[in-house]
Amino acid sequence: MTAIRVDGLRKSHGGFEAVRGVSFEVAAGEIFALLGRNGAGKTTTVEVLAGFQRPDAGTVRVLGLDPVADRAAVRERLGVMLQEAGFFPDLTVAQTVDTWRDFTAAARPREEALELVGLADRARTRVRQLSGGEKRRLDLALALLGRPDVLFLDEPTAGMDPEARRDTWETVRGLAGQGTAVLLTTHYLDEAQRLASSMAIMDAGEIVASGGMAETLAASSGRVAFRLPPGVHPAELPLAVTMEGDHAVCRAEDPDLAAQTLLGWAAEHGLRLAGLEVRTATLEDLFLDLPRSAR
Ligand SMILES: Nc1ncnc2c1ncn2[C@@H]1O[C@H](COP(=O)(O)OP(=O)(O)OP(=O)(O)O)[C@@H](O)[C@H]1O
Repeated sequence: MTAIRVDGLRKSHGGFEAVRGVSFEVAAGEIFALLGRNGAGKTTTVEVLAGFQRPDAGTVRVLGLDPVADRAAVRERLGVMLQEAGFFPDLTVAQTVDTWRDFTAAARPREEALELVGLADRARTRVRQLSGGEKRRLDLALALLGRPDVLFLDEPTAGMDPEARRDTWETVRGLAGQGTAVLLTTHYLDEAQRLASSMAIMDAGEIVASGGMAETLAASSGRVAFRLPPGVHPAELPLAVTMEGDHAVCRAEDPDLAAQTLLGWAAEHGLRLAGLEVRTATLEDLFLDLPRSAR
């Protein structure tokens, strides 16, 4: 079932067109990463989907509904975690959740919501005393209160330590496993790669790459890196490389095969490829393969 559908979306701020004809779909239970450098138009897209802004052109549907015209119906089934949360600093964590519960239909119990984000032991702490990462977790707890069918997460793990990030990923995976459609924007490419099953990369308001995460990465060049043996010129190698410091880097669709070729050549010449690293493509490689303007 399609949970989110964006078709030819355009949105300007004043005279500036931030989103220029964007289309994508997210199915129920899918985690979809919307990626791109600062100012690419991700937040604008999410804000239109959340009904905060009206599209200038194109269609957006959340659970088959128009986020502006059917605002109340969409809101009941939507959880939103934006980049900046508007908390009251003097309320405790528990009071903050309780206040939101009052406005949320069929809200989760407070303990359950705090447990889900690992904040159960912070219930009596005042919001202003929370760390940046803990505030993000509180924000996630509020987004999850209404057991949403669709969840928008804008930079959900910004400021979190590695353990909190992993816990948050687990929480998000668990929700997707129960059928929640998740639209994630993040600058952490490792996060997108681990969490999302599909993605789109935006640049200057347009989608410049998109597809299933595994398929897209499998179709992208992997990488073989090693320290260039002393006295060897890169042009002597059997495959083209670029130099990154003292490391020669070879980009190849089949990095295992490239490594075999390079190792065979090294053996023939009685050389060792020190620090050899072979890996399939990561999202970061995919970004680096995009035109420089799109990074
Ligand atoms: N209310 C606004 N008024 C004017 N310009 C805006 C407004 N909101 C966003 N913009 C501009 O639109 C462009 C897209 O912004 P947007 O916040 O959607 O990008 P983003 O991809 O989410 O970036 P980031 O990764 O920094 O969050 C930017 O150039 C931004 O300056």
